[in-house]
Amino acid sequence: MTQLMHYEGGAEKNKVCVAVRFRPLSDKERGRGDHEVWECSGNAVGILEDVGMKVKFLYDHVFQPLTDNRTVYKTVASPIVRSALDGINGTIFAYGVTSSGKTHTMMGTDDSPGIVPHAIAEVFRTIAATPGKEFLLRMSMMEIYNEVLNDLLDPARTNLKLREDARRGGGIHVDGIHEETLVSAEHALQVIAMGSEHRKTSATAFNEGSSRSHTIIRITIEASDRADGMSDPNLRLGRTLSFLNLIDLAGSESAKAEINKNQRMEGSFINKSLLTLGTVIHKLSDGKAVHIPFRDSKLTRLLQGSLTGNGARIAVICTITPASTQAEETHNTLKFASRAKRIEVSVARNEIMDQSSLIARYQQEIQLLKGQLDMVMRERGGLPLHDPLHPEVRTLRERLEEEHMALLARERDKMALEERIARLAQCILHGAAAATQMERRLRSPLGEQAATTGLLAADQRGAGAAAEEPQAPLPAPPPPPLGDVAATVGGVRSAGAIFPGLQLERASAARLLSECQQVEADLLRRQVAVLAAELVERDRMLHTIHSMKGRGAAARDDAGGEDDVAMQVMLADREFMQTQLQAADEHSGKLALALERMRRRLAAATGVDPESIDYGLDANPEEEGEEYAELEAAAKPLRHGYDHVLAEKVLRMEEKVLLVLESIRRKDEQLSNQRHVLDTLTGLEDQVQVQLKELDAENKNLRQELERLDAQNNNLQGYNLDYMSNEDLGELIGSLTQAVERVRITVQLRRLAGRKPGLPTGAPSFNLSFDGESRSGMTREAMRQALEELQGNGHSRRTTLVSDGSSEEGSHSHYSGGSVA
Ligand SMILES: Nc1ncnc2c1ncn2[C@@H]1O[C@H](COP(=O)(O)OP(=O)(O)OP(=O)(O)O)[C@@H](O)[C@H]1O
Repeated sequence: MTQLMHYEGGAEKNKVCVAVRFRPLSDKERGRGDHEVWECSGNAVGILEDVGMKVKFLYDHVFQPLTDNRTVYKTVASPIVRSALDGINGTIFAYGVTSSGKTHTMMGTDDSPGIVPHAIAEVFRTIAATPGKEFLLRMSMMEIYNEVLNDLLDPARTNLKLREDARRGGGIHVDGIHEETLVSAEHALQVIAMGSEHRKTSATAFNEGSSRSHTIIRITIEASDRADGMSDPNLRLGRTLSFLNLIDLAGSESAKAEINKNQRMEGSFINKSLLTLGTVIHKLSDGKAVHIPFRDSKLTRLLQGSLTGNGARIAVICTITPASTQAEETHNTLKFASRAKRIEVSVARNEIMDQSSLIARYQQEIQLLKGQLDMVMRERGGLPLHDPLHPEVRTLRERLEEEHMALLARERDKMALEERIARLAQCILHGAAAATQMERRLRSPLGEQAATTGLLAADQRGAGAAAEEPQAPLPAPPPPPLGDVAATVGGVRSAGAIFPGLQLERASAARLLSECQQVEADLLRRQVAVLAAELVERDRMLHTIHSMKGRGAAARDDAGGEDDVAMQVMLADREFMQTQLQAADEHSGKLALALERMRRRLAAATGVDPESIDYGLDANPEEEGEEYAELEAAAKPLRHGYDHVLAEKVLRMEEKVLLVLESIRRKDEQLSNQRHVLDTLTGLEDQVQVQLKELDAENKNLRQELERLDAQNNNLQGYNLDYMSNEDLGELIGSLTQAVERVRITVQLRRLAGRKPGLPTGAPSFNLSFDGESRSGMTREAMRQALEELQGNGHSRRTTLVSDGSSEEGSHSHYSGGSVA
């Protein structure tokens, strides 16, 4: 086998560094009555008298229970880590019974990191502080459990074999183990945390989370002086390769302490490694042994390179519990530590003289690739690719520029197309918005007015035409102002001018114009349809108003309010329709312009005088007869058809507006008639009031007359008619008859006055005057009969006429006495 690697440097002998670390007595130990049996004094450890083992051990370092991990690292581990970075193999392991603090020492906690985290931090710190060197770090993590070696970074890799490899510094390497190339301290800690998850642990009699395996973290360090700017791969550089082994051993207690059979077996295997380690260390410490049984256990085999051969620096930290019950185990540990302390190992830098290191291989590969690259460049024109003068670069750059220009041109085309699409889309959206606004404009005023004036409600209440046409309540969105509608119409009108013909090809312009006009025509058709529907609606409303007018004077006031609203609606509609008409006029003008433009184009295309092209607009259908009908039929599908349709619709609208105005005028007339009747009635009422006043005055006179008559009646009391002369009697009867007649009239007038408000009520006054027979024109006999008649109704006193002056109608006169002779 060709020896590719050589080691140089002084092979100075160095003893194993042995430290003893006591941990504090745990609460559990105190609880079961344990007490401390060991005492420390400087670097010496002795047992207290009461246990009966008066021994004393001396070590390199003895750490008291309260010593922290950082101090332990600085004192014991740091020198070995620094040596490893300098190319000297290093091994640090913790040895001790279970629960004595091995894992605490090696790994530590978050608050108190152990040797492993401190070592990693120092490695990366040192690398950062050594700019003149290049480092390559790789890490592997394994466990030896029941004498089986498993990869902790890749649990699938189990029962790995150990092989001797002289090219490697330690000579022994684990076949097939995964090595993680480290890039940072954090990365290294993450890798360790991952590996720790795969460790074998189980409860022992002393420690619930006891490690049942030996855990080995191996960091392979390759270091090289920087080769920047150096092209000669054979130039000798300072290169080193070293291993740093950080080992957390399983508990070293004897098998009898195990809690079950399986664990006894475990213990025996674990102890096999430990026992072999003890034997190896014992033989090494002896210095005379010919055969060292490294091969007897996996652990010793793995550490063989570190313990012998080309040398290593070794530190053993023996962790110890001071508990009295563990005194025997502690004693064993201390004895082991003492033996280890006697071992001397050679210490040398593993300098690599050949190209076997990874760094060298990488550097060589880089140089090779650079050379290939340069060769390729030379073949292509002798200039390196990054040279701007390189012809290929120049050609490529020119092509790139050409493509860039083409791309820009395509971009411009694309933008033009997008603009065109956007305009079309705008046109369509604008049209849709216009249609929506129109519809809203036409719907909402009706709905709102109906809600405001109660017109719909009145229709539903009333009989007749309105009831025959039920009105569904319309949704009432806020009505847009008329200005909005006008703006919409304006927008629709301007849609025809959005494609200037100069910018586009003729054919394309004509097509676009046609598309645009088509869109515009559709919109106008929709508008016209909506307007027609609106007019129908207005008609129906007017009809409703008419029917309401006939409902009589009682509803006159309410109807007057509705009429006002309807009038306002109609005026607003008229204004709106006039706007529409104006818009249609403007559009007609635009169409005429378009027609003229077409005529000129046609003339230009056919080479004739434009004036000679006659559209026959003034043609008389009657004169042209069948030809006109044919032309009309042929032209119909060609034209968009919305202009004349619109004109017709507008004319019809105008007619309807006139009709509405006429109906308003008629309604005004009817209203003035009604006002005239009302005025007449008001005059009649005044006359009645005057008459009533007159009657009142007459009433007053009558009352006075009655009083006078009463007095006369009183005078007549006691008179004997038989002794009166005929002449006097006749005169008396005449007077009485006249008085009765007047009373009758008065009573009738009073009845009449009772029906008329404002007339005084109460007893009528009789104002009878006795004008005698000559005034009444009655004969004596007629007077007698009249008197008898008056004396009727059971009042039959003959000669004496008595009036009690009662105010009650019909009972104010009573006649007593004998009959009239
Ligand atoms: N120096 C110390 N200071 C404080 N606590 C310690 C110290 N050493 C160990 N301990 C505590 O003692 C307990 C056992 O320690 P640890 O697990 O490190 O023991 P071990 O030797 O690794 O045991 P095993 O080998 O069985 O896993 C832990 O709770 C640990 O925190």
